[in-house]
Amino acid sequence: MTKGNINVSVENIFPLIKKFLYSDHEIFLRELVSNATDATLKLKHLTNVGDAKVEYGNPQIEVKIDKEGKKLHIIDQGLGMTADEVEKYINQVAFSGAEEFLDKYKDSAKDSGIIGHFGLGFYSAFMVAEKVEIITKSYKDEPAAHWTCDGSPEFTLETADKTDRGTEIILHIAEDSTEFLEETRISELLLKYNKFMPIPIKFGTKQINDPDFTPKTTTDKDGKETTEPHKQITVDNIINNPNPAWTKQPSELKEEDYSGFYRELYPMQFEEPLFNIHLNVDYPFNLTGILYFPKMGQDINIQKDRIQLYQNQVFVTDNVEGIVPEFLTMLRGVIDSPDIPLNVSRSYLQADGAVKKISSYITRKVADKLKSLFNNNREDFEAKWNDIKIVIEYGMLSEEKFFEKADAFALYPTVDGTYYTYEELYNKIKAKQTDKDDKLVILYASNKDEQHSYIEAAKAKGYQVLLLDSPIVSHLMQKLETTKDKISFARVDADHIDKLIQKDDTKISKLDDDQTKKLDTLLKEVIPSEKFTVQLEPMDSDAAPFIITQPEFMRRMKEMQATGGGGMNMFGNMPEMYNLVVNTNSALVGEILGTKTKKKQERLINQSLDLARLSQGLLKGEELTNFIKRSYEMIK
Ligand SMILES: Nc1ncnc2c1ncn2[C@@H]1O[C@H](COP(=O)(O)OP(=O)(O)OP(=O)(O)O)[C@@H](O)[C@H]1O
Repeated sequence: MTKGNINVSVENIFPLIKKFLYSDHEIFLRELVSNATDATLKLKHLTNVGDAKVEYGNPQIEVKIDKEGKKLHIIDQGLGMTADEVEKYINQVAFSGAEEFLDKYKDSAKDSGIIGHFGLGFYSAFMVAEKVEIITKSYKDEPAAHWTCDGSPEFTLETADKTDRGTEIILHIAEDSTEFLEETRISELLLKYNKFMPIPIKFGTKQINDPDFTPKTTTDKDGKETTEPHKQITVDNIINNPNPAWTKQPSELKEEDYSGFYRELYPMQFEEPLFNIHLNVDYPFNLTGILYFPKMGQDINIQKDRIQLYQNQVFVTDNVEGIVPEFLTMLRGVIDSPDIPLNVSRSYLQADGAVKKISSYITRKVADKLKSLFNNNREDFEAKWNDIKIVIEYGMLSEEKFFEKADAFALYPTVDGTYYTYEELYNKIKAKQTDKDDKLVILYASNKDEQHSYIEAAKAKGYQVLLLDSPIVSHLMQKLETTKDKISFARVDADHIDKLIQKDDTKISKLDDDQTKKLDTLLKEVIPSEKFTVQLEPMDSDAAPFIITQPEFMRRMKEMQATGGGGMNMFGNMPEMYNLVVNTNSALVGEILGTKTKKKQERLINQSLDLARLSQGLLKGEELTNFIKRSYEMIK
């Protein structure tokens, strides 16, 4: 037996590391199962190239709890280690690695939350164990070795009588870590970190119906049929899928494989994804993965099931911020890359060249996929538009490259359900909706019901009205106005229709100057100036007599501020401002002027104002009650 001191400069770094890694104790299992996987894959490689003259077979990794003995075993059938290798890899490599890690991350690691992403390897076993044993037999013709260490730098190394190839790690679980002797806890961890690792992992056994057994059905003398119970057999409980969909070639997979994998990733998610994007690149970096577009609707805050990041099929994190462009963090799925540095802080990650390339590759792939979906099945793409538009609009706002590409597939639906690309829209409305200053005015509504009368007024002029209702669309309009030439967006209720798209032909008012003045004074007496700015306009005689509008600029700034727009805080606190447009050519306005008694005039004005408010959805509560009462009085 050999006794010795592990060569570390710090007298006892175990308690230290325990303290630093407090919140991430659970990663020890991922690390040990990863080592077992590596050892198995290394053996596979050696047998493949003919360097190991042994049978590779169908190796498994087993995780076993010995509750009574307070031990946790991780057993593999990999390449194993000779005593010399234990000396070298465990005493020197593993420990110096741990020491280096500590040195580097002592101060920053705890705050930046990166520890979970960075393995400490074998050493992490001491976060939960007071004593660790390794019993290992190399594939080489040498005796097995038994290494023991109790968490101090001292260890013992002796020969063991293990005859089958591979390594068994035995953790003597510490008093404060007995949670790791619970089956449910271990099972939870295996599913979290090792669900897609490439070597089958056995954790206990389970009962299943024997596939070779066909239950017999017998009929008794009364003709009653009875079927014997299915025969049960005990099989290994394999907790992982060693060949997840993303590791396969897209050509090997069918649509149902993709949706099956989605289910595997998110067992609690019952809604089907809208479509998927298979990522597969090996130059200039390695990256595989499958991204799914979930049904998004209007909700930009759903973040339960997130994209999972793997490194060679080992789960690392579901916080992919910095690796995936922000607008795509709303998607689901997996990304697997050995090239993403995990042992660095997030801010560093964003500046890293490889990561930047990965991020722009993903953006490009997503844009290409969207374009091909649009080209191949436009009808289907239109049907899904409402559920994906937030991601696309967000992408257009945040990634310049995506903005350029999105021109080919971003859609602008009308209130009647026709979907245009920008170019199609432009060609469709150019002739009619260009104003006297040669500016193209794109009209839109944000709510078909609330803005119904305004939409109708615009349609009556032969204009197209878009339905733009996503929460960030105001930002997008702002961006489009600055990138496209001579265009502006205006919501249908931002002014009366002749003002929204001003043409050269000036309308003649039916009222002369005197009458106009009289009307103005009269209206200002009755209409509260703090709520409405009165605006007299000669319009079509059959257009509404009173119309309430809300100027585009102010409203849009407020909306942008509400959905997060830097530097526009001043608009958020502004009171709502409305204009009251009075159509001087309408018959009703003529009647108001011609009415003899002041009282009746006021009644007509108030009633008309309330009707205008009603059509903007502004008449509520007591005012609405009074309006209804008054209206009944009138028709009595
Ligand atoms: N189950 C095992 N079978 C064979 N060798 C092992 C096993 N576990 C660990 N080793 C050896 O010990 C070495 C050190 O392991 P450790 O986990 O500390 O570091 P690592 O796996 O090299 O790197 P990482 O920090 O990424 O885990 C490994 O490189 C390997 O050679």
